[in-house]
Amino acid sequence: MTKIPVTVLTGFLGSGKTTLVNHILTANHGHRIAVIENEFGDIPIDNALVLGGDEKIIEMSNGCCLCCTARTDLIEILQSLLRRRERFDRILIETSGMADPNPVAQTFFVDDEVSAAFALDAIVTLVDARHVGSHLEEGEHDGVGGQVSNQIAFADRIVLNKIDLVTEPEIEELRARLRSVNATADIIPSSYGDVDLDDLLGINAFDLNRTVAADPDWLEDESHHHDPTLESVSLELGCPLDRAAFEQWLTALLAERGDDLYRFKGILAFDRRTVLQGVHRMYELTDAGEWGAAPPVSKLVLIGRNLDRAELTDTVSRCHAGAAVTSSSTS
Ligand SMILES: Nc1nc2c(ncn2[C@@H]2O[C@H](COP(=O)(O)OP(=O)(O)OP(=O)(O)O)[C@@H](O)[C@H]2O)c(=O)[nH]1
Repeated sequence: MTKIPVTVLTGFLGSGKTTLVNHILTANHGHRIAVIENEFGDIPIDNALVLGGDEKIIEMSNGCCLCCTARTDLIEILQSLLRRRERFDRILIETSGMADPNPVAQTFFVDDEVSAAFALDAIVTLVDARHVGSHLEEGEHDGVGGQVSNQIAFADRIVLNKIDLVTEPEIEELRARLRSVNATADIIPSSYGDVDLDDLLGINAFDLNRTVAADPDWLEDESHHHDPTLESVSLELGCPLDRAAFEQWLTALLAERGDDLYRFKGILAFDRRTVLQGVHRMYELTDAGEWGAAPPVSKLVLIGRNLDRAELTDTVSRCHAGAAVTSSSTS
């Protein structure tokens, strides 16, 4: 029986993975792709942001990142997909921005049932051209720098995304920098994940021999590269928000704490349903239509360092008098 090809899509927080997945799910390429999604933070925002079609299957595995919530969860999802294998012909796993791609990739070699049915086609790493430089400078090993560097080092293909936010000379500089971390992977420049899918899917680029030659303990290595100081704070507000007050709150927060805020996103209950997306000091609000019959609820996740949950809860709740704010955090 032909093995089902699997692409592992990785990349740091906000690098553009979901944007690329949406491009893949909506492009007219003739492939039927099952997507396995995972995100960091305990309110599943991406679930609502990924565009799906009837023939696609989306599985969620929430909580921490896929690399540490375990291989058993991933194996169970893969087994359930096997029972529906006539519905798709390849699999794409989007790891969380906090994930180390290696434990995910190892799954396709260490579990007999999985390795008999699936073949790892490639590890594809997205890189945020606007922020990767400062991320790489941060901390070694367990810091953000080590995490980003690890994702780049193990890539079979690198998508240098968000090139619309940098200049040509900066792109050349970034290429050289990526080359110094990974000498062999092809680097594909992109804006909003608009890449030729033939460059990403069915490329047969993962080579176990090469990986093990570079890292002899790769198959046994259970260490994860995580920055333990990054945490996630989730807020849920049960009343409509005032947009002007919210933007004022956010602008002030980013001016003061933008370096520490690696990622924030949410679904906001303004007059209309609105999606918030942000990375460091950049954010965008996108209209997502009427609320419909469901009562309006705002959900916001912030991922960063030194986040004062009580203060965030207190200040954002002032964006609407009487809003009931609840919050929780994970690290
Ligand atoms: N300017 C610009 N923005 C982009 C590009 N690609 C994605 N974005 C924006 O960057 C933000 C993050 O994009 P996502 O696709 O959600 O990133 P992600 O890697 O899935 O993020 P995580 O959920 O943190 O893992 C969104 O606001 C996107 O619209 C790009 O090429 N250029």
